[in-house]
Amino acid sequence: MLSTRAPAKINLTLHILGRRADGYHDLESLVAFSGAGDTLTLSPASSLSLEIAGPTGAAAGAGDDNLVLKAARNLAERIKGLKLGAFRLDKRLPVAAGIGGGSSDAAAALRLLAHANGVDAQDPRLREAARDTGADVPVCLAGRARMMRGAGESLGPLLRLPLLPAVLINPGVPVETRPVFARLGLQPGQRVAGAAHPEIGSDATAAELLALLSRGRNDLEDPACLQAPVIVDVLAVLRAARGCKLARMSGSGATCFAIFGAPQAAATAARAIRRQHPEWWVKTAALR
Ligand SMILES: C[C@](O)(CO)[C@H](O)COP(=O)(O)OP(=O)(O)OC[C@H]1O[C@@H](n2ccc(N)nc2=O)[C@H](O)[C@@H]1O
Ligand SMILES: Nc1ncnc2c1ncn2[C@@H]1O[C@H](COP(=O)(O)OP(=O)(O)OP(=O)(O)O)[C@@H](O)[C@H]1O
Repeated sequence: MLSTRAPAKINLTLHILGRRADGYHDLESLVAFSGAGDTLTLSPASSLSLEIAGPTGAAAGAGDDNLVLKAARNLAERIKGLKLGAFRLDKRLPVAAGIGGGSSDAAAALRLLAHANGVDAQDPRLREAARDTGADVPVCLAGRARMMRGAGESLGPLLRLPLLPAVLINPGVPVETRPVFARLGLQPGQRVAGAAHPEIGSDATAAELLALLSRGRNDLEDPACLQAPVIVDVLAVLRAARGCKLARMSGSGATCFAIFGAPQAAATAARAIRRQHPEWWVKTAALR
């Protein structure tokens, strides 16, 4: 049996540059990952199957449209004779939450299938299967911090970021991605005027990275807040937390993150927020 983690994806920034002729949005995003996530295993079996367990398993569903199965089918279409198998997903991340849970599961499935079949991690067919599974799947394949551009298919070099102590909050309201993009109201071919994304290097200290991040933004925050107004409350609670240096929404929401100066400050804030909002999913995380 092979096993891998499917970590949460956090968009530290997300700038929308315009809308492409194919309807997808052209974006620029600094993506990082958290230690916490789902776990996916693959056991040898004659056919493809998926069993789901874990606290958010029911919300994800083990049907044919689960991204684990979609990714496996997309790779099998490209690699003749690919040995498939029985997947088991321990689902812990909130679903439809802006932290790429399904995308990270799909990328994990591709990694496991590649490993089981002796396919090189750099094989372009892996990247193509990832791209066809979803916009966030390519960046989740390596699961390491980097810039993501285009509709998600164009990836910058891996970045060595300083560890960012953080608190993640999801208020339990699923937010579908497509209508959040649609609320931007951009027509195919339309470009957006705006400040360029700040340049991110590998050698930044945490303070330098924070300064860069504070010059960035998430352009999906406003449309997501219109779709799920509780996001406004989540951001206010994070910004009011003692020691919070920066709070922002990830992806298309509703999960928001706050960055703190030290893990202890993040843990203290998380405890206080849990007391105040026991109904929210509140996690400490180390982003990198
Ligand atoms: C918001 C992000 O999570 C940021 O990382 C991603 O851009 C979205 O990634 P994702 O959920 O994997 O997206 P997909 O499942 O491929 O697309 C869902 C829907 O989002 C919209 N979409 C997605 C990505 C993109 N660059 N432009 C878009 O307009 C499209 O309407 C698409 O039908
Ligand atoms: N393995 C999976 N885990 C979670 N959701 C899945 C999975 N497979 C399919 N889905 C479906 O995918 C949709 C998006 O779920 P996901 O949790 O990936 O959203 P997200 O965190 O907003 O993603 P992103 O940040 O990439 O936009 C949901 O409607 C869900 O039902």
